[in-house]
Amino acid sequence: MCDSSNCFPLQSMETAKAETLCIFGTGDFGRSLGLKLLQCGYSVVFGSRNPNSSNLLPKGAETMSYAAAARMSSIIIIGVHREHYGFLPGLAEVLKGKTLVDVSNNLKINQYPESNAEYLAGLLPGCKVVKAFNTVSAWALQSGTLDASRQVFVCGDDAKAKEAVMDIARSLGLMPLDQGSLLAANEIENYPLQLFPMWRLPCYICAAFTVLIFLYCLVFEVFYPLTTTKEDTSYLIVMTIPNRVFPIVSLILLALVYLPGIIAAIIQLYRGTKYSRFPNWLDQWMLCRKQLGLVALAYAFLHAIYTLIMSLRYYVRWWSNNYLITQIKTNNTYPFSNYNAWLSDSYVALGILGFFFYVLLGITSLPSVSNAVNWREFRFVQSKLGYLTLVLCTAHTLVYGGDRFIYGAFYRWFLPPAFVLSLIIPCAVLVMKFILIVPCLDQRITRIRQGWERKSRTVCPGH
Ligand SMILES: Cc1cc2nc3c(=O)[nH]c(=O)nc-3n(C[C@H](O)[C@H](O)[C@H](O)COP(=O)(O)OP(=O)(O)OC[C@H]3O[C@@H](n4cnc5c(N)ncnc54)[C@H](O)[C@@H]3O)c2cc1C
Ligand SMILES: NC(=O)C1=CN([C@@H]2O[C@H](COP(=O)(O)OP(=O)(O)OC[C@H]3O[C@@H](n4cnc5c(N)ncnc54)[C@H](OP(=O)(O)O)[C@@H]3O)[C@@H](O)[C@H]2O)C=CC1
Ligand code: HEM
Ligand SMILES: [Fe+3]
Repeated sequence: MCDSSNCFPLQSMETAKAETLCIFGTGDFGRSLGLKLLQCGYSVVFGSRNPNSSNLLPKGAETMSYAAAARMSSIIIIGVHREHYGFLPGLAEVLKGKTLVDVSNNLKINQYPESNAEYLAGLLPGCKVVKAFNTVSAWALQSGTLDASRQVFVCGDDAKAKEAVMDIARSLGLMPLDQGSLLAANEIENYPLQLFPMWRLPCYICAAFTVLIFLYCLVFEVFYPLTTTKEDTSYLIVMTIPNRVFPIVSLILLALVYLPGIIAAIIQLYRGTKYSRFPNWLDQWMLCRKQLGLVALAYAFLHAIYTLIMSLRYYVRWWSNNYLITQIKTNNTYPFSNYNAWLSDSYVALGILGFFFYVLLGITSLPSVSNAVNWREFRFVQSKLGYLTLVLCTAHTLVYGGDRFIYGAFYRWFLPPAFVLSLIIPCAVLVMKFILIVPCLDQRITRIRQGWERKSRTVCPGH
């Protein structure tokens, strides 16, 4: 039973009571919305093909023919599928001048040449059509689990009609977002049909790098010893190789979050203006940086967990005990090396610091946090601290790898150790960023971003 606790009747109960809303269609959505409206203080009248047979309707709602119901309210919510709009033009007279709320969805993206709302406006030109509520599911309305779909995208050509519908959404405890004119209806109708649209590209990129790096490590850590010394190191597949793949992919993705910003700055410098669109691929890349960053953070978390439980592993314990016993047996001890102590503590410390800022980036991308800061603060964290995270994690890997990538002994079949792969893009991004923050270039970019434009080289004749 849904509770009416998350109703926010903006008007006092009396005036809301005075407001009668009409719902066409006594199906799932019509009934759920009707129930919610009643709980939030509206009076509801249903239009139905069979007014007497609809027994599932919420108590307190009246049911009558479509025409009679339409006369009862100035706002009519069309809880009918687009395919069944055919009867509506027959009600043109009684619907004239009224606000029709189109809540319909389609089964697939761009199913029709025009949006359902525009189709409805075409059927009834004398009415004011507003698109709304299509992103809210009947079940969520009934069960009160509105968290996921609290946002209601609204659009329409008549501002007053749109505002009235947004008020209804607010009093239902929903969050109306004005998307502009009825032209936006198509996008609003496509929205519920997409599955994590912004996460697809980042997940594909992450999956591709994960497979590539995994195969690389498999060749380097398992196939190479197996074919050269017949040694079976397949047990490394379970922990050691994942603890190479996760950090390496995380570092590469982190660099790919900041690379588009560099490319964008170079394009703006080259064009001498910010008033020209970035290429589409760069726009797409810039738009999914948040998701790319969060996927990278997830991998960094896995790396931190794998690393923290390293000492529990049989293989690690066997190795350290065996190393000790060998020293005793051969009666030679390896003197404490200050250099190694410095090296290993530094790279772990850099990893921990890098991870700290990484998590901070993740926290600021939570809507509740990002809504609490202004855009300068947000950009400071995301851009400045973001680069600090990249510097720390790159340094962590560089210090961990040390000078191993210089010596051939660490190469196998001419392949460098896997950590070298993770350093290519981050180092390139940091070097380019370092060049771009050189004062003469940085000032130029800042001026371009503030609207300065380099006069075009070709001057039109007569100017
Ligand atoms: C864990 C994690 C979470 C993240 N969460 C988010 C998130 O919630 N939201 C998000 O957006 N990103 C997020 N990111 C991605 C990244 O932190 C941000 O996109 C960050 O702003 C990128 O900074 P930048 O310096 O590369 O580029 P930006 O500061 O975005 O600038 C990119 C380019 O755009 C142009 N530009 C910038 N500002 C202007 C301007 N005012 N006028 C004209 N041109 C301009 C310039 O050419 C600039 O180089 C996240 C990353 C990680 C790792
Ligand atoms: N279900 C959901 O979660 C959501 C649905 N929507 C949209 O709401 C609208 C209604 O969806 P839903 O309630 O699930 O659909 P239902 O099929 O459950 O109900 C549709 C209603 O339309 C009326 N209707 C009028 N003419 C016809 C006709 N020729 N054939 C069939 N029904 C007709 C019927 O009411 P009667 O018999 O009383 O005339 C019927 O109950 C759709 O446009 C849908 O896209 C939007 C968001 C979520
Ligand atoms: C809690 C934080 C962290 C700790 C304690 C930590 C610790 C370690 C350790 C011990 C290793 C060596 C692993 C091995 O010998 O197999 C390592 C490797 C590595 N770490 Fe971290 N790290 C942390 C965070 C990070 C972060 C945030 C990144 C960047 C995304 C990162 C990237 C790497 C990379 C690329 C390697 C090399 C992997 C390889 O080639 O074996 N680490 N880290
Ligand atoms: Fe000119």
